[in-house]
Amino acid sequence: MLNVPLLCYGKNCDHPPMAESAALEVKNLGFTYGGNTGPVLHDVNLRITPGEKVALVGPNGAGKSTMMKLILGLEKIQSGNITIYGHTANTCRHRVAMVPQKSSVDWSFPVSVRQVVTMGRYVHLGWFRNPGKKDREAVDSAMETMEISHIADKQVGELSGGQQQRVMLARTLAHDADLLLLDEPLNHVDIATQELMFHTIERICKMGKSVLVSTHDLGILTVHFSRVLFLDKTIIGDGPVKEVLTPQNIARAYGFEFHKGMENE
Ligand SMILES: Nc1ncnc2c1ncn2[C@@H]1O[C@H](COP(=O)(O)OP(=O)(O)OP(=O)(O)O)[C@@H](O)[C@H]1O
Repeated sequence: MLNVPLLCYGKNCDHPPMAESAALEVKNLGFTYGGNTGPVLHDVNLRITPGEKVALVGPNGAGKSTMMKLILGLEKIQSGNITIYGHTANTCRHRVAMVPQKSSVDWSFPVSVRQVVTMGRYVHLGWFRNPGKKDREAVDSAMETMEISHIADKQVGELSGGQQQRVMLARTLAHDADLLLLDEPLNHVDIATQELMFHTIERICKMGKSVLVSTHDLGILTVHFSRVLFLDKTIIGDGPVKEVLTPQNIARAYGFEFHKGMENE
């Protein structure tokens, strides 16, 4: 049975999840940027079930962010297809929220923490309706979860890197999406923020939601993930950490020999 509550997405709520469907299914996905010399992604196939927490690893330029942008509709699908809870992605993207790479956000934009977190509610509201009581409660609850209520009125540009990441995760919590895409959320964040993020991810997966986390930190994988997707333009490994991070896969993707000490991690 599908363990995902039917959320109200305003006018978008006419696509409830299909029974027994994957949270995310990517089939034969390919993508090339205009003017680029070759495909950034080719023949990408993967399936994530409701409640799964999956790590996405791969070297710089492997296509991790591009794949997330395609899932979210920030880039147009050129070949293959993506379904979300059994529906073609463009009819069901209201179920997906993303924490983008920190470097891709304009932190100088004059906006407060509360305003950013409230943006997570716009999928339920549309852009022209003011947030109501339920929305304000969702925003307060998301800020409480990420322990940022005390800085709600601060401008986001004044925050530390870890606080900024907490704000972005709070925004996705306020959205109450069913599939969360986190693009390198752990970069430049303190240990306390990392722990809070993992604790929160764990909690939302137990609620039946699914989370895909891209990371370069291979050390955290054995501790926090039972499944890893290894992407290098196409999926070169999918499964438990030990089966995927093999010396062969690492040499193939990163172009260096496997360090002896890593075998026991
Ligand atoms: N807007 C764009 N226009 C043209 N090429 C792009 C664009 N965005 C990314 N690329 C290229 O596409 C390839 C994949 O980039 P992408 O950011 O998806 O990789 P990534 O795996 O997320 O890398 P990283 O780990 O460094 O963030 C790279 O060669 C990159 O230079």
